[in-house]
Amino acid sequence: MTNTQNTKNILSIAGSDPSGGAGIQADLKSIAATGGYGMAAISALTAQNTRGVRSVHVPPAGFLTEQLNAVSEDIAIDAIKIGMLANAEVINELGQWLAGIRSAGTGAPAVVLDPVMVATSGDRLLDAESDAALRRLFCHTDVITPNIPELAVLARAEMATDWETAVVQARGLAAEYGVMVLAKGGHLESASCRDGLIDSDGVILSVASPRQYTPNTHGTGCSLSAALATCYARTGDWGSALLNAKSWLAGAISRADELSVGSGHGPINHFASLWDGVRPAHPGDPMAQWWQKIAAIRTGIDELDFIRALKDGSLAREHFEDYLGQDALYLRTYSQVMSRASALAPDTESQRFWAASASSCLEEELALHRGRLAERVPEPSTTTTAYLNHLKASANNYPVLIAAILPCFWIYQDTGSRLAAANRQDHPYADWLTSYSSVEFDAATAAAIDITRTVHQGADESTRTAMWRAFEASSLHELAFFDQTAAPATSRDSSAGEPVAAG
Ligand SMILES: Nc1ncnc2c1ncn2[C@@H]1O[C@H](COP(=O)(O)OP(=O)(O)OP(=O)(O)O)[C@@H](O)[C@H]1O
Ligand SMILES: Cc1ncc(COP(=O)(O)O)c(N)n1
Repeated sequence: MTNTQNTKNILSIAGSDPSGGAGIQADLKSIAATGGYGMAAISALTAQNTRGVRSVHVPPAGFLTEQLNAVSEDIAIDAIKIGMLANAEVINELGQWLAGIRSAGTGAPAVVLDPVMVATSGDRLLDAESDAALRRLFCHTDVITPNIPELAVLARAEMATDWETAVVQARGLAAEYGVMVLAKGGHLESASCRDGLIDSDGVILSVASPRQYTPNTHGTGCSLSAALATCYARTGDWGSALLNAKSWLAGAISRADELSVGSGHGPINHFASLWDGVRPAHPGDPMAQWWQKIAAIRTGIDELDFIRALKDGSLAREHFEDYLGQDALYLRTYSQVMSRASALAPDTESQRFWAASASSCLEEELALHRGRLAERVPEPSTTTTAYLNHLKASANNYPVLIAAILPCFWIYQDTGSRLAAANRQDHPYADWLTSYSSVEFDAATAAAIDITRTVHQGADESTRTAMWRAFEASSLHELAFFDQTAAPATSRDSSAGEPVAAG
């Protein structure tokens, strides 16, 4: 059966975690969060919570096949994610079903296998005698996603303590079984968490995100593999799928502590970015109200030809460079007004935040622009000048100044998260899209909102009104700024962007 629609149907074959953080529950959330329609066939039931697994019940293996047949005889499956399998009988039953469905050739679903052996809590989820059966399943899969301990078991080696060793083990495994291996660095002791897609020739693509220091990482492996299957079904490219899945996962882990689920290893925040758009952080939160009041401006930005063309990669290179030139000019003054905010800030924390933001704005952003623009910085347009004049006019009043500064953070972060979701390995502006969707930028935006909220709370009514006006005016300037570059669709210049996070 073939799916002729644009929406993709993703089947999770995994165990149930009633606390909702791992297993099919995590898979369904991850599939939905990354844009797929989720289905689930349950291989085992666990009684577990964030503190550990109490017991496991495995229904008769034949009943898994009944579930799988019921789904596949009615619904076109675009990709499959496999998680906990409990024992060899279940694995063998699944192997037979997979062999049948994969023999269909064209239109056969892609398969991502997360070889779940031991839970974060240390409890076994696959019995010790099932090793050989699990290995026999590899020939029915496209990608396997072992963590560092699982990789060592499968590679029959000592546990890797560095990334290079993990790559060697993954490469050996890929050669032995003719599959791609997604090696995951979550269990290494490095400051960043690197994951790499590896085949028998070596690393196809690797991507890193900053390590989050949180106990709430229950189900990260389940979530990543389900997101990878979904993103592959949507893009048809494993490299793009990894970039998109990892970018989404990094955001979900960075926002895990906003949930309050259990006292052990809590879940990640699968829908954090969706919830930002649909509900205020606190009912009556003035920042959420401001955000709501500029909804039409935000929609206007999303619908601009420039944004659409930037998103799908059809933006002409000269128009992209026009935009970068104006942006470089803008950022130079934007950095100055943030330094001014630092000078006016009433407390050390805010002073530090604005100074650090001014500095990284100058260093990182201008370096990116100058590298691409090769020092060709143009004259400011009237649109850019108008925006900068508005910022400078606010520079004597701290509350009004930070309200004027905020939209550049917030709108860029929000727009950037959607642009990043459309990113793919061969996107001509891939590195640009990636740079505006980082965990660090998300955190800086959240901090800028928090500072502005606190100042707003302590302000009198007329200052609050002036703050809102400054925020709204900057939001309109943002719209005009994005709209100033003409953006008719052209042929794609795929040499324009460097690959993201390769190697
Ligand atoms: N503390 C962290 N901060 C950021 N990313 C992390 C962190 N821990 C894990 N990751 C990421 O989460 C994904 C899962 O990695 P990990 O190596 O932990 O797999 P796992 O052990 O199978 O996961 P699980 O915790 O579900 O068992 C990878 O993309 C990894 O880079
Ligand atoms: C049903 C089920 N599947 C997978 C895991 C692994 O997830 P984690 O390693 O995060 O505990 C789990 N705990 N439960």
